Amino acid sequence: MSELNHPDYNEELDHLERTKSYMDHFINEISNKQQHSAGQIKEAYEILDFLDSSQSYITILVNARYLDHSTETVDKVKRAKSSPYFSRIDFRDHRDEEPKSYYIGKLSLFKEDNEPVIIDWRSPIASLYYEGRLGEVSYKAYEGEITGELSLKRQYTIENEELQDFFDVDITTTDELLQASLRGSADNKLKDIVSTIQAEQNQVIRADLNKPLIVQGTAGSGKTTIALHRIAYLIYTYEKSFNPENFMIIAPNKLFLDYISNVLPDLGVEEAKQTTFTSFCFELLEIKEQLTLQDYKLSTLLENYGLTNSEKDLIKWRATFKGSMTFKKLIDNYICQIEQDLLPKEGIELEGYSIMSKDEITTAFMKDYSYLPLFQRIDHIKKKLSTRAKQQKSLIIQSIQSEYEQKIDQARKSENQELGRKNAVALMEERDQKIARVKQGAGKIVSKYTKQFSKKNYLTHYKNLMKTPSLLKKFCPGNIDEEKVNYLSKTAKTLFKHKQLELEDLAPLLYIKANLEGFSTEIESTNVIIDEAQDFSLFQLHTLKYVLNTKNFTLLGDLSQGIHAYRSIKDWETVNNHIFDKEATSLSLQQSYRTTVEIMNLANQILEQSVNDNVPLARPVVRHGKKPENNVYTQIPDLIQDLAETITKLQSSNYNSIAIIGKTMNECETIKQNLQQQRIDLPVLTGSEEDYQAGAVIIPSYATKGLEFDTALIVNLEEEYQKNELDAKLLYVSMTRAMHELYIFNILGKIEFLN
Ligand SMILES: Nc1ncnc2c1ncn2[C@@H]1O[C@H](COP(=O)(O)OP(=O)(O)OP(=O)(O)O)[C@@H](O)[C@H]1O
Repeated sequence: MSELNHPDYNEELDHLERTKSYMDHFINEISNKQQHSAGQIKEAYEILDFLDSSQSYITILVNARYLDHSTETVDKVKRAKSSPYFSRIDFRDHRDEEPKSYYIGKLSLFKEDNEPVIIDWRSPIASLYYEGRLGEVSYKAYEGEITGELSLKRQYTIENEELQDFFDVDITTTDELLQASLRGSADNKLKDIVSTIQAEQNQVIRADLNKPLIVQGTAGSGKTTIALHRIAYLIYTYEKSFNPENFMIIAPNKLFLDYISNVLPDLGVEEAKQTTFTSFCFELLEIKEQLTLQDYKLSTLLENYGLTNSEKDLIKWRATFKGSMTFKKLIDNYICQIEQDLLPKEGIELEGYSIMSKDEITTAFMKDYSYLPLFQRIDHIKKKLSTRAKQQKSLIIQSIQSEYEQKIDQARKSENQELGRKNAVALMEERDQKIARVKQGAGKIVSKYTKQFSKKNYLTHYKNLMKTPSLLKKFCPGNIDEEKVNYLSKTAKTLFKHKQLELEDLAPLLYIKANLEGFSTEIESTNVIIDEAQDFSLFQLHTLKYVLNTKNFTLLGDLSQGIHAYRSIKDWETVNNHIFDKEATSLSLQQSYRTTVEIMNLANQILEQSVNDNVPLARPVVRHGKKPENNVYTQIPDLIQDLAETITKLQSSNYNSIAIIGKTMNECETIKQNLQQQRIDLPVLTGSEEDYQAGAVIIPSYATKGLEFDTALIVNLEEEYQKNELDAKLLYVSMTRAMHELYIFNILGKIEFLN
């Protein structure tokens, strides 16, 4: 119910005016202080004495810092003024007599006496707005659990500094703000949802930072959105421990990164590193020029390249195996062998004197420096040996001198004086030569000795392993089929011959490099957020954790959308057990916000027919819309004509984004050509584009993952969706991209699920 005639209406109008005028006052105050600071800087420059200017420098530094910081604050307050808050809660802390009103917005603003004007949505008490029901409630504050009574939850729509409307939320009312927000149209970018975060989402945002977090969320449940809000929350809550740069968002592709790009500055987290697994690996492996990534396994499996089912099974097996913890163990065994081969066969000696014994070097290698990659251990041992050789040199020389002194003395005391003299001279020469050899040798002996340590680089080692069936067999834990080993090795040889890698090679390569060489790039990320995590393999996740040396992971994914399930994880429990030693918090998001009840019901029917993931189906937020249209044809030209008409109609409607989804890239090309004959020319997206402008596009089903469009048109001309798990998931993903309308245009019998 709209509340413009609410008894509090005038009071709310007044409150908004008071808030805005306080914001103006705050901005003015800061501007005055800034002028003062600027004056102080100017003055300090004028009296700057270049010989003794420490005081002036301090003045300049302190004031410059203040100017920087305060400009940022003023900008934030100015930006917030057009809509200073979006909700209010009235809460009586049990320790107080009276309830207090808290207005919640995108920033905190306090009066000089610490009285809150606006409370940041990330502050502990704001949790009550997202999770609390009217009545007895509690929230976690910095000082512990606070209990009390929540007597009001009110939502506001404030635009351009004007109060448009407000609603009170109680147990029975629907969330008006949420409904209004979901009715909106999808432009090409994700938006922030701070005013409508739901209770289950709030729990994900505020989940304990010190434990890894795994979130299973159905399509459209807000995983991507919530992941970004979680970063904003963590930066706010742990501002002393983290900067935005310490966060890394790993997304499925570049198009997706563009899709989330708008919301990052709104949430103040644009400095977080945004990358894909492939880009991150290429950055650390430094192999851009030498090798290219070949990743068309899914399309190979989908498109009809004349492969038999058993050939397709082998391709799937290869991907599964290379992403498995068994393969990780195989690599571990191989690294152990490299380590053993590097162990010294003997100690290092100079002129018969020991510089370092074999045991001592082995201990340094296997124990003292065991925390370092193998080649870095060698470098440390080399340094240690050089220092030792330098120290020993003078001791050895001294000991040679005293040894020969005695010998020479004895020679001189010989009865045969002539012979004695000759012997003494010979001994002196021998001594001098020995000393010269020690002096010379001490410089060279270390590099000569360390030459025995072969430092073949990580790529050479990996290629060697993959190309040699006997090595694969030797290091594989448990039994592995001879035929499969040969197949693995044969495919690797073909790839390497063409200077190519496949996606599944990246984790082992990164892992081997981390163990042998380490990285030249400094890794700042201590918190990792992986979206679409269901597409990762255990080995990929393990490698990320190993390389980044942190357990601060937030994984968000949906097993029902696991279109790469042949190569990736099958359930979250295994991830928790293998990667996080069972320490992870597991949360689930079931409510879906993107699409209408009608579209979600149809999408759920597809899953029910073929997917058995034990994942609960999505529950759409109650928002009704047009029933999905299933248009079936027997002739392609008839289909294309109707499709063209629908696209034209949608383009002239209010919808910003329209996706024409083909199952595969080949199908997309066919759709494009057919539409061109109808004088509709649309771009085909692959997922690797750096940006997507709103409008109509043709896109293959697997590249739509994570994205959303106002309307989705699923088109089947030649390809089929058969009743198998992969096709069901592809169809499910495609259907759930639509926010408002879904159309299916298919040739009779091409979509078995709809027969
Ligand atoms: N609490 C909310 N209030 C308003 N809109 C929401 C809320 N939660 C999610 N949405 C909207 O729902 C849509 C889906 O969100 P998002 O893309 O983050 O979901 P997802 O779980 O990552 O989806 P998928 O797995 O299907 O890609 C977005 O338009 C987002 O703005």
